[in-house]
Amino acid sequence: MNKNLNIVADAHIWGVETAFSALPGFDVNLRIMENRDISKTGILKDTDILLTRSSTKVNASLLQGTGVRFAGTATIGDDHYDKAWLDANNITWANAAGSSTGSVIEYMTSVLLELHDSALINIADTTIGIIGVGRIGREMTKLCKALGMNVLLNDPPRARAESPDHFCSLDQILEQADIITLHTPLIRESRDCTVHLLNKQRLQRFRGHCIINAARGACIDNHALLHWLQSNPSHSAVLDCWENEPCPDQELIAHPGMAIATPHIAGHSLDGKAANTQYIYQALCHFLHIKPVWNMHEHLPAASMAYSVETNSNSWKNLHAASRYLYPIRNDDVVMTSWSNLNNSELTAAFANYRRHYPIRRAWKYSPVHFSCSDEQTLKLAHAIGIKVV
Ligand SMILES: NC(=O)c1ccc[n+]([C@@H]2O[C@H](COP(=O)([O-])OP(=O)(O)OC[C@H]3O[C@@H](n4cnc5c(N)ncnc54)[C@H](O)[C@@H]3O)[C@@H](O)[C@H]2O)c1
Ligand SMILES: O=C(O)[C@H](O)[C@H](O)COP(=O)(O)O
Repeated sequence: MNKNLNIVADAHIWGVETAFSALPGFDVNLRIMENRDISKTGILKDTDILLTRSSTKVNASLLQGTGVRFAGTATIGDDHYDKAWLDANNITWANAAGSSTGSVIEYMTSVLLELHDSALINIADTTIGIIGVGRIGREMTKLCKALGMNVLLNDPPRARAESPDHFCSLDQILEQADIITLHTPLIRESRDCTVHLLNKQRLQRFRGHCIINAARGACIDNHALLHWLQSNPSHSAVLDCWENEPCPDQELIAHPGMAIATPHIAGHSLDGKAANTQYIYQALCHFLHIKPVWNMHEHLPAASMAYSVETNSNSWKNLHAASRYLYPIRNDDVVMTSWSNLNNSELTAAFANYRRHYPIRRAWKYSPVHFSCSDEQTLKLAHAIGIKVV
């Protein structure tokens, strides 16, 4: 006989209904809700399973006195989960670590090619400091090396657990890197705290000229970042993650040094969001001791026809043209920059709304590219950075 299972799930989990409405061996009562409603008093009283994205803070005040036995977030970052409290209260929790790494790397590839095209960096002459060398940071390292960049790595937890030989101190990065990119989790306490990892003092010591943050907004003191941009016209920043999302500092959005501004969508390729769901689905099946049957690939569109790039003798221009087709990052930047005159409530709504109705962006492996001439350097680099060349 089937057991009853009450699930509450955030409406913005991709494919939520197809994934969670039927689970072998259970009579599922799936309630799909806006995240603001999940936090209302009494909603989770008889709930067994809670599935969220990042907007729901999962902690004692949400779960105390409820029946929730499993809480899962269909996101990589899990700083909105009070994991110590969940562990202490025997509530199993899961995140979707690793699911949208590819989407973030495609975002970062577009960023680098866009910065190069606007002459803000010269990729092959650039030293990049990667702070946080986990799943995403490792893939970033491969990408940057493939592009011919000089790479410096900073990851104190890894340096302690492995060997310090492959890692630099944060001070070395501040002194030696031209650009810095952050890929750490948001850690609020412990010696590895990343809240305001880049603060006023560290920004003042940074000798390079560009800072990228697609990790979590609060890893950089955004007020100090604005001052840093104001202090020198050659300083620039690329932000996907902002302090006080979904209502970031308008002056920061509008500052001319803001080279690319996007509303926390680095992980939001269609395939990234589908993989978020797949990972959390697998974790739930593991918790329930059932065999997974839902497969995201049965619900994703087919790969597109090949896109033709008219090539010339400049490999970087060719790659940039391909990346602009694969992910036109400037579209996101133009939209976000247009919000700089909105009042706070309009900005909050615009930020949330754009993410909810984000245009479809496929993983690059499903969007083949044909280059009109067979320039060896273009093809070699294209392969190396994950473009599916046909
Ligand atoms: N913008 C987006 O859409 C998006 C999408 C996915 C993930 N993210 C963010 O990216 C973060 C990283 O993801 P991941 O999968 O690579 O995580 P991960 O856990 O695999 O890697 C994080 C790395 O950071 C290191 N680290 C911890 N504290 C540090 C410190 N103080 N200084 C330097 N390094 C430190 C860890 O040792 C680890 O190697 C996530 O936690 C999430 O917040 C953002
Ligand atoms: O950590 C992640 O997976 C991403 O930052 C993710 O995009 C955040 O989740 P969301 O705000 O889309 O729910």
